[in-house]
Amino acid sequence: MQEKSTQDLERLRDQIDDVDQSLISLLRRRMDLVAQVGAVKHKAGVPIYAPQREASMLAKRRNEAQEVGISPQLVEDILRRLMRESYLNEKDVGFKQIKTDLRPIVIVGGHGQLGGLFHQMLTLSGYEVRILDKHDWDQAEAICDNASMVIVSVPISVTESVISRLPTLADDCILADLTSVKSKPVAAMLAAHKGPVVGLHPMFGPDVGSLAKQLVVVCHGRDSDAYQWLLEQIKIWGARLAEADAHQHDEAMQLVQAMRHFSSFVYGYNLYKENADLDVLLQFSSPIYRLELAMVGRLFAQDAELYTDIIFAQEHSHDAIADYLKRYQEALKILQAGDRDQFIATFNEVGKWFGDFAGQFQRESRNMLKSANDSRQI
Ligand SMILES: NC(=O)c1ccc[n+]([C@@H]2O[C@H](COP(=O)([O-])OP(=O)(O)OC[C@H]3O[C@@H](n4cnc5c(N)ncnc54)[C@H](O)[C@@H]3O)[C@@H](O)[C@H]2O)c1
Ligand SMILES: O=C(O)C(=O)C[C@]1(C(=O)O)C=C[C@@H](O)C=C1
Repeated sequence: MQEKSTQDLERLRDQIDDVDQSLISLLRRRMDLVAQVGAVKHKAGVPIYAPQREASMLAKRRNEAQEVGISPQLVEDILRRLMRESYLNEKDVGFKQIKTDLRPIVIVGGHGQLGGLFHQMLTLSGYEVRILDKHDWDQAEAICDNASMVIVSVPISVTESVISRLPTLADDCILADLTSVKSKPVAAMLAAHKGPVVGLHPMFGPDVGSLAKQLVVVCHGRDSDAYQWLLEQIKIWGARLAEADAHQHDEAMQLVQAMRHFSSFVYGYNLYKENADLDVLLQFSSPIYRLELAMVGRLFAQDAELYTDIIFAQEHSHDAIADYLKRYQEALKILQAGDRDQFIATFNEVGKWFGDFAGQFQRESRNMLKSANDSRQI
């Protein structure tokens, strides 16, 4: 490069550095304001996640961006990322305690991943939490003594036996669980305890950082008035609640979880059997393939027992998976027959069935793919 061009470039880069530094100062200012919002919300018991405020703020900022020739999507992306940071920071000041006159809460399996997260959230909300983990059964009576709520968060395979092993709880004690399947645990809780019972399925892992926008499925067991405060508390943490009948939940989970994880498992198993060179695959991968590898690879970074239990716990999951295999074979047959027209006809039929969702999913995935590409190092 000519010397003049080098100097011009350096001068411009210095100015960009100045702008970026100003952005950092502005971000610091924004975060300080958000921390103050967090403190006000904590006092007032307002949920961390404010969807209406977000929608109106985003709409205004998008318009303002357009007026000065900046892509509205760019501004929306930046603001959404900043708001994600806000949820994390607002969490640190704690949460309003919805029920102030509560006796201690016991988390069975509280040293585990999800039990640990609920321990943290309940403690941040001012509750007294005790843990009953696998080596504490000789003190179970004392730990559960006077408890106002017992939350079971143990591996799926031992959940029912753990519930049946619990000491007799006070009639007004709430018995809840966080298990990924719901029919059997809810039935076991109803059989083991006379008082209020609720099944919860947090649809997220322990690494979410914040519960803002996360989903918790609620399966009512008995005496829902008694645990209404708990649902309110979860909403204060920012999560959304979806009510479902336990059987309906388990049926939906066959497709949402059991089959999803099983497919990822087979995908990874196949890569292993083919002895695929992951470095090479990554080198040649488009963002969508990288994302797919990330989704599959992340399964194998997690607990084998949890995912095995999720797949095995669904009584009818093998039927759903067998149906899937049948469809795979049907599609393979079309491919083996070289029947291009039939393949296209099936493709269009499925596309028509997806309807407007296809477009919606395309838009959503576009952003994910762009960020997958942004985080590429090479
Ligand atoms: N981890 C997730 O992503 C996730 C998401 C949604 C729901 N869940 C559900 O949460 C529950 C716990 O999962 P996790 O991932 O936290 O598991 P985990 O293995 O991290 O924790 C389980 C805890 O239970 C304890 N435990 C085991 N046997 C026990 C016994 N007999 N008595 C008392 N404690 C016992 C373990 O010592 C451990 O502390 C499961 O039912 C799972 O389906 C997990
Ligand atoms: O305005 C609020 O209520 C905030 O908590 C701040 C903020 C933000 O970062 O702008 C964060 C989270 C909310 O969902 C909406 C907005």
